Amino acid sequence: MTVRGENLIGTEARRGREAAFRAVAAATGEPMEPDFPGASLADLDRACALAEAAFDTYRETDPEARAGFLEAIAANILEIGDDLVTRCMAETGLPRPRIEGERARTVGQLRLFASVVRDGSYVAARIDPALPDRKPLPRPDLRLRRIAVGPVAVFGASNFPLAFSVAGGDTASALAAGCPVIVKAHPAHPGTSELVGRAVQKAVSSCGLPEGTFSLLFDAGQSIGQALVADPRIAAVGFTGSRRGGTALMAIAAGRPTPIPVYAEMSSINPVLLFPAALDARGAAIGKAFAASLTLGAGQFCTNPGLILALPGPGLDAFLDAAAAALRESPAATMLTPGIQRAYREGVARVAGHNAVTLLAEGPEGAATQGRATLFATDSDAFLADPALQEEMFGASALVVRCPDFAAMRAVLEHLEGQLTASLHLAAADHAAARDLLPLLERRVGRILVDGFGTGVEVAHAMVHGGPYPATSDGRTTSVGSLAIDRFLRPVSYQDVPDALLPAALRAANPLGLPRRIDGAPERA
Ligand SMILES: NC(=O)C1=CN([C@@H]2O[C@H](COP(=O)(O)OP(=O)(O)OC[C@H]3O[C@@H](n4cnc5c(N)ncnc54)[C@H](O)[C@@H]3O)[C@@H](O)[C@H]2O)C=CC1
Ligand SMILES: O=C(O)CCC(=O)C(=O)O
Repeated sequence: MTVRGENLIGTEARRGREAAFRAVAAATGEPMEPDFPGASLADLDRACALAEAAFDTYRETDPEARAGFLEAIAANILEIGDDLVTRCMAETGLPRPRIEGERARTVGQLRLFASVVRDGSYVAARIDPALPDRKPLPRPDLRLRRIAVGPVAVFGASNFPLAFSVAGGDTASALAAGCPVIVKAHPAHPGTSELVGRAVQKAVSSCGLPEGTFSLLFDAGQSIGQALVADPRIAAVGFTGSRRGGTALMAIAAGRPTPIPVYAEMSSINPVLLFPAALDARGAAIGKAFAASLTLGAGQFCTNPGLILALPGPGLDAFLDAAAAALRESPAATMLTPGIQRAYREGVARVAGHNAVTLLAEGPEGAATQGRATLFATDSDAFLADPALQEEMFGASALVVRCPDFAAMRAVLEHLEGQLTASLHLAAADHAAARDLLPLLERRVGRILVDGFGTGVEVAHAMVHGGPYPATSDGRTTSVGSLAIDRFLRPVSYQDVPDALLPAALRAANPLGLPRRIDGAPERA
């Protein structure tokens, strides 16, 4: 399938008229064909008008039609075949197995949301029948369902060009909820974005859905993204990227005459707590596993283990020796964009120049487009004294903080900003110390995991890929897993509305066969 450099607006594919940009081949830094002229404000207006026009029809599609649409997108993505994989590899520098795995995750995610739509629990239909004889006052008939919030703007991530991009988790969950989606393509992988966008556009047509169900816009700068968030027809925003980008969009959304929610997943350093008995039993093995997680995808994961907390001792020494040895042999890896490579290099230089930080290990020097692994160490007093030491270094770099005792480890955790994950490495003798820290960890992070690392998020019903600010803009939700649909729904209650006027979800005969609660208890079939 050919990449043409076209915006996809409803059923149309047309080249923009604003400043053009090109993808940059991650490995060589060379510009790639074709150019992508940016969308104009008129293009944006058209996409928003179509989305608004599609909304009422699309949100009332029956569950089977909407689930079939999500499955059609998945099938169309697979049908692109190797053209998608090779374009994506060239644009991102990520290796084939990673891209193929991510494609499988993307397709799996779309199918998961198809099953969520078919299941219908997400509608949260509940009925409290009228009690006309209740004393002293009768109770009205009350029925509740959740409806889609409206057209959603999605900003895909540079580091997950498929699973967190055009047809990634934000898009899949918004479409599943019944929201039309307008994607502002990430400029780091425009060709990948266009190919996947065409797969969605084709599914919209083949499923007979309103054309405004999906649009995809390109922009060389930031004005289209900003205008999209400001547009009164947009009801919510999904974003994965930098803290600066996410907070800029939050400010626009909050400053609108009608503010809207922004679900932004931003920065996280993902503390890893190494407990003494676990270190004594298997310090070297944990060190090796840590190095593998740190260097995955050139360290360009928001779940990357960037902060290690441990008490000094022979177990920690064994961990550090094994981690340092593995990192010294870990080849430098191509980073996603020249900007991300530069930011990583600068972040590493900043930490390396800190007078309370020592360099424990670094990987071999690489090419100008690559990042090398680094491991630094400091102590808890120095970490607590300088908030800059908890800034995300987006790449394969981590900081070990030596804590003299558990009180110091607690102080470091109390000082931390919100995080996506915390990992605990434990043996049975560590359980008491871990139990003491769990309530604090629950307040700081979205996911607590034991004897593992946070990279490689499972797409599942019980997954939380979220966390308190600045890990995300709203710690009440997740951007991965079936619960992600909640971000794009809101409840509406119907009081004494005649059956003939009720939405199908709430009619007496339950024509959609939805799971419902009657007076708080599950409805009997
Ligand atoms: N924690 C995480 O999940 C991730 C963090 N990052 C961090 O972000 C840095 C840059 O990476 P990018 O992926 O390019 O993230 P970014 O935040 O710069 O860009 C993400 C998307 O938002 C748009 N955008 C950014 N700022 C904007 C603004 N002020 N107004 C309108 N639109 C705006 C961009 O055009 C792009 O489409 C990395 O070096 C890394 O530090 C990047 C990816 C994931
Ligand atoms: O670790 C993963 O699988 C997902 C990571 C992620 O969400 C991100 O890096 O943006």
